[in-house]
Amino acid sequence: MAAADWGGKADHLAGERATAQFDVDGMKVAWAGSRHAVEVADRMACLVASDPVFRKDTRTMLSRKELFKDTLKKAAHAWKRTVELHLTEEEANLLRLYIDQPGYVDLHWVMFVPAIKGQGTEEQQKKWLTMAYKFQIIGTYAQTELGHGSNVQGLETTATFDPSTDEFIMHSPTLTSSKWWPGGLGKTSTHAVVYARLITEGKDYGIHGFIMQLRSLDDHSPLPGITIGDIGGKFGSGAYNSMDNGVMRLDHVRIPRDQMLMRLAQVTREGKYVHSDVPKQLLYGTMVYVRQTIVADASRALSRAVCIAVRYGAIRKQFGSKAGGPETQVLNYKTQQSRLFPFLASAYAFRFVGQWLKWLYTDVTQKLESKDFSTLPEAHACTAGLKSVTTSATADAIEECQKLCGGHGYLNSSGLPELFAVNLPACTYEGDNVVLLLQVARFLMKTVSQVASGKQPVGTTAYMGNIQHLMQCKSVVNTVEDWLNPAAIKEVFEARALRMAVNCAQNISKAPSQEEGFSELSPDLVEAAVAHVQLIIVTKFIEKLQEDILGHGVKEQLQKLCGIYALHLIHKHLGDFLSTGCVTARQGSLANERLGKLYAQVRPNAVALVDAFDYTDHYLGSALGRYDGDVYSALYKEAWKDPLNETVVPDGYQEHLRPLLKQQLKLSRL
Ligand SMILES: CCCCCCCCCCCCCCCCCCC/C=C/C(=O)SCCNC(=O)CCNC(=O)[C@H](O)C(C)(C)COP(=O)(O)OP(=O)(O)OC[C@H]1O[C@@H](n2cnc3c(N)ncnc32)[C@H](O)[C@@H]1OP(=O)(O)O
Ligand SMILES: Cc1cc2nc3c(=O)[nH]c(=O)nc-3n(C[C@H](O)[C@H](O)[C@H](O)COP(=O)(O)OP(=O)(O)OC[C@H]3O[C@@H](n4cnc5c(N)ncnc54)[C@H](O)[C@@H]3O)c2cc1C
Repeated sequence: MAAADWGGKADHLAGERATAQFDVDGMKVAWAGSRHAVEVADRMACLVASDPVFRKDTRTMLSRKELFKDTLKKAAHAWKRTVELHLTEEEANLLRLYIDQPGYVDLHWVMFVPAIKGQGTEEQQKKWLTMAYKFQIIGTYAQTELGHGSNVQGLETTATFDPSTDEFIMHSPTLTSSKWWPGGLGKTSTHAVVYARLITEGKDYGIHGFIMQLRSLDDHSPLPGITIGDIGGKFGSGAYNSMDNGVMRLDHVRIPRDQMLMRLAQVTREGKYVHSDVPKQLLYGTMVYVRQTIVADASRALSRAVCIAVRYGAIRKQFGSKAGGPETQVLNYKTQQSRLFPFLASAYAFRFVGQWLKWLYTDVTQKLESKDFSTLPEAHACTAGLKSVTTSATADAIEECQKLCGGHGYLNSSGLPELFAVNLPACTYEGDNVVLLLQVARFLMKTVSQVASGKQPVGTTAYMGNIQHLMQCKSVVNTVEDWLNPAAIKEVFEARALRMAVNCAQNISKAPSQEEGFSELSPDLVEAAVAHVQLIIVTKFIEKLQEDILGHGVKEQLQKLCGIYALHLIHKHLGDFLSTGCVTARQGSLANERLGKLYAQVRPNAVALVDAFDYTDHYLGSALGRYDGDVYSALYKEAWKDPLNETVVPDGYQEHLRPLLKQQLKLSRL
């Protein structure tokens, strides 16, 4: 794919590609999940790259208004192409991904539609989804308010049932109850699933979802009683500013009773509140779904940053050998490798755990349909934990990739500033990462207490059942090579995670109350949750390697990357491993030695390993990450696109610069 995009020009990275010790096409299949996935992704990426409407090279230079209009244009054109080409859902999804511009369609497809699917009755789904699927209405997910985001139970918007008219009265009683943040709400959405406190017969039944029409389908003006607008500019140029995150206040707006999403609970014609036999946590089901998709987004964002930094690192040269030999490619510096290759390994690790999480989510959904709710807590813990760990690591890594690219990484034309700005909020939206890790910790504390009372844990906590061994085992690693053994790696990660969780549980039990103990121990609980989530990622990577992986040398490269992922975590969190007694200081330094050897083995494959992500130059959007490595010409060309370069003498010269210079000249002559 990328080779086609490159169009036969000189390949400055050809030497790098020639040193690869594996079949890049085979790796593309391992990355994408199947040959079919590679083929569909290629087709959609080409479709986007070859369509002038989807150009994005001057996006960071547009004003907010221009950017927003450009987003509307792209979204409408994407829909037109979707219909004209009869794209499948899989193809349409990829089309949106490669367009690579946040917009209202994200909320419509990823939150509005799933919220109705998950919380609406069959009748409601039939009515609303029929319109949503045809884009006759545009929806968003209006949960967060000015005063509350993390604490969903603290939302203040009210939905009071009026039996005299069979309607709900939707109202924002305070300034802090204004809806604040929903994407697409500001200027685009015609409808929303609005979360509000349900009040009937004088009683507050807590948060429920309601479908509301917000704007006229004739002229797009807000309906009576609704004040609505955009919340203002956000971090970075271009980036998330293409999205109209909105504010909304409701002044006693009436909606029919049947617009309450009634799968989980109903209000009868008389105003009686009736709860279904499904757990009330299903109200949070849309968030579980989206958190799962965000893990895949994180691996994609991280792999883009790594692709840019690796290719550029192979082109960029600084300093020569003392003997006056050729200058060194910065990628050959060991410090560069030890900073960058863990990100390369993490990109693959997150990709594979994301594929597994998608499977887990599908499995849980099927169980829910047959009224088996037993796996819901684990699904919540896994999606919350993996969303948190992968997005935090990704945001940090993109920032570091900017530094790895030196000064040029700081230019918009490197693609990194926008990538960072678009992915940074993933640490906050769909649940602040710390808040979510505390949810994981809560699940772990419950599991520890169940294990203590003799219950055998299952799924991702099954290892906790091996408590006798894991609480006292010592790693058998004795040589650098021993760290190549997946069983030895898994054992220390399991022991670390379990011991950290058990320590927390023991310390909580010493507190006056469970609640006080949990609050006091929360920093430790967050670390225990991270240890558990990292164990899941390492385990899923190891399990991936047990699958049939085709292609010359592909499995061997993945084994090295898996080793790097696990060992860099041991190096980074050595304090945890030492303090819980899982490894000794000597074993820690053997792990680091092994890591250095793995970096050296990956080095000749680095460019091919990022080629396997199969990104077009259009999608990558980076002068530094171009497939052909022609970095300097690209940087030079990009600079001239800047509006400042439209004139040789800048605007403002006559008013501000000329008088200043003249004045100073006059003074100096006095
Ligand atoms: C054909 C055409 C196709 C076209 C295709 C186009 C495709 C377009 C592609 C787009 C790609 C782009 C994708 C990017 C999209 C990203 C957009 C993001 C926009 C952002 C949206 C948002 O941010 S929405 C708002 C999100 N808000 C939050 O996440 C809030 C976080 N807070 C909470 O979740 C909760 O309040 C809480 C969990 C922190 C606490 O809740 P609460 O106080 O009620 O709970 P407790 O702690 O007391 O727990 C009670 C009990 O419930 C359990 N629990 C909690 N949450 C869940 C859950 N989610 N699921 C299951 N169980 C849960 C908890 O563990 C407790 O259990 P116990 O057993 O009692 O312990
Ligand atoms: C780009 C973007 C898009 C968004 N899109 C939408 C959308 O479409 N629809 C929607 O409804 N919402 C949306 N949101 C809102 C988002 O879901 C919330 O911002 C998010 O859930 C975090 O909540 P908060 O802002 O209230 O943070 P807060 O909870 O106020 O967090 C502030 C700080 O307090 C800490 N904190 C909070 N609670 C605890 C605790 N219990 N223990 C320890 N520390 C705690 C946090 O870690 C954080 O450091 C969006 C947000 C962003 C940034």
